[in-house]
Amino acid sequence: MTVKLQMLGTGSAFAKNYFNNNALLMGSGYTLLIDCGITAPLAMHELGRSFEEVEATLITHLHADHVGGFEELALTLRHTTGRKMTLLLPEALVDPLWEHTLMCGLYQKGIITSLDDVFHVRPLKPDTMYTLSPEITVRLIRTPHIPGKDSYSLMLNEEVFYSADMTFEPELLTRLVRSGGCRKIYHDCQLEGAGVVHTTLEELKSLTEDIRSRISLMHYGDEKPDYVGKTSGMDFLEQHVVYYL
Ligand SMILES: Nc1ccn([C@@H]2O[C@@H]3COP(=O)(O)O[C@H]3[C@H]2O)c(=O)n1
Ligand SMILES: [Zn+2]
Ligand SMILES: [Zn+2]
Repeated sequence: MTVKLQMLGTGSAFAKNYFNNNALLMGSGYTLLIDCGITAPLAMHELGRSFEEVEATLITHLHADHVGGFEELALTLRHTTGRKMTLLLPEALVDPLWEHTLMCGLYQKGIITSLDDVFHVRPLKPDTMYTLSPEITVRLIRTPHIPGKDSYSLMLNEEVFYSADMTFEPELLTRLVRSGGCRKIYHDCQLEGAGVVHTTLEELKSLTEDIRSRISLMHYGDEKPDYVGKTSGMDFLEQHVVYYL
């Protein structure tokens, strides 16, 4: 079976017409949820999907549009089947996820006192390939987003680059394509204004055609319809559509 990608959402953090930029990666008998933002529970509901169908979740970084749905995910599973979700995350984010993001909402004295009480935690090292299922491998690549904030893009099956939120890294993208065997790039994209913490459309348009032709844009704002046909050949990833990886 070919691996498929379905975006729960393709929106930027504050988009209102699109759900948060989270994805389902589906192989035979294995579904991975990539990031679980504030809107992920509602997006799953609208797709008629349940977190019960997800084997594992993977976190790129600790912003609410990427991790804000984990409290609901954990408590929903706890109060239904009692199953602990497998949580794959960069090792550097394990303590901050609990201490800065989830402890406040999940803590129950003597019952839930650590991440391990609600998840099967599997810390991942960057630059290391992990086999998640017979059809899916993942490798974390640390990429810049906000100073002092760890953020990790993904190399899927060693041929598809899935960006976390990141600032422009033309050398990385060029290297991945020309010598890293990368045939597809899913990239976050800020359509308007200065990039600062994201890569802008103008920056991506400055890449050479051999790189641009592999790029699909995601994590965009509500102004996206105004930019269709104005992206120098890069297409927009659409939420809820199923793509072959
Ligand atoms: N220094 C910062 C930090 C954050 N932000 C905005 O907050 C959002 C958090 O989620 P995101 O998807 O990383 O996008 C960030 C910026 O919109 C920003 O614009 N500048
Ligand atoms: Zn984001
Ligand atoms: Zn972010």
